[in-house]
Amino acid sequence: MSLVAEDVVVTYGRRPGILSRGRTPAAPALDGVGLTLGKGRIVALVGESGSGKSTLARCLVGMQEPAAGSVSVDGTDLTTLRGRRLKDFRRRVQMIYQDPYESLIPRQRVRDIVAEGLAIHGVPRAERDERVREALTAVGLTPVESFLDRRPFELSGGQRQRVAIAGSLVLEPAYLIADEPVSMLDVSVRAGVLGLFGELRRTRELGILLITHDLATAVHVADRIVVMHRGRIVEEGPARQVTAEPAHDYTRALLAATPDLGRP
Ligand SMILES: Nc1ncnc2c1ncn2[C@@H]1O[C@H](COP(=O)(O)OP(=O)(O)OP(=O)(O)O)[C@@H](O)[C@H]1O
Repeated sequence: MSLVAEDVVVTYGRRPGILSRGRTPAAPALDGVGLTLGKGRIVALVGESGSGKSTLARCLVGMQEPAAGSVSVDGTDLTTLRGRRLKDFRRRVQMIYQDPYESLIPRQRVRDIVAEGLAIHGVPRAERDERVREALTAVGLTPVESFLDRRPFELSGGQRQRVAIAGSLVLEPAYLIADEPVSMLDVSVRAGVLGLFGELRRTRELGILLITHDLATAVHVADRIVVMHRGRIVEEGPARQVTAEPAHDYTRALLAATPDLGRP
């Protein structure tokens, strides 16, 4: 079971038309990027703002079609998925966003937020409550009773992100694509949410892509680190190796900018 991007190219603002005439084409946001996500593994995708991380995330969940290259799940190109198979792919590959406040509907109660995907995917009403409770337990929002009827504004940032994660988990995904999931959170709760990703990888064999601009976050939980710079992968390897013996200048610069890791 794997989710694989191969030689992916994405270029923005290059559509033919009056506006683009005579302009120098923009550099590709992704320029031949390959990445493999397997079961029970956490891959951290690291790079500065604008390096192409979110664009790759959108390609991996099928929200954006590459101009060249491919993304495939278990050997099947995403662009060929239709009907039930496409719906099943959407269930199996879930995206977690940076700002849990924005991704949650403010007036909804936690029980409805977490159950929403179940309704979309046709899970019978009678099963939903039990699955919501299981998911909330899995993300550590216990006792579940005390969270079910709260609304997002009645939760802390860390709790909101856990609710968003529960809303994905309830669908029993195989992969989570988490785009800067802790960067909006208080430093004091980041480790808890990262620890949750580690636990989900162990207990549910989830394959997780953890997108972050911060190497310290990456090394905390990732098995592998992939470093992106200007739309290309400049370095990748086991997390400890990349942080202990960085091979690329850009990785060294990132390390130097990470106080906890940058010391010789
Ligand atoms: N919808 C869009 N239209 C035009 N250009 C875009 C669009 N989305 C991204 N870009 C450009 O593509 C490049 C890669 O952006 P992307 O958001 O993927 O990087 P990122 O590493 O995720 O950055 P950040 O951490 O700031 O989100 C940047 O140069 C960005 O300006």
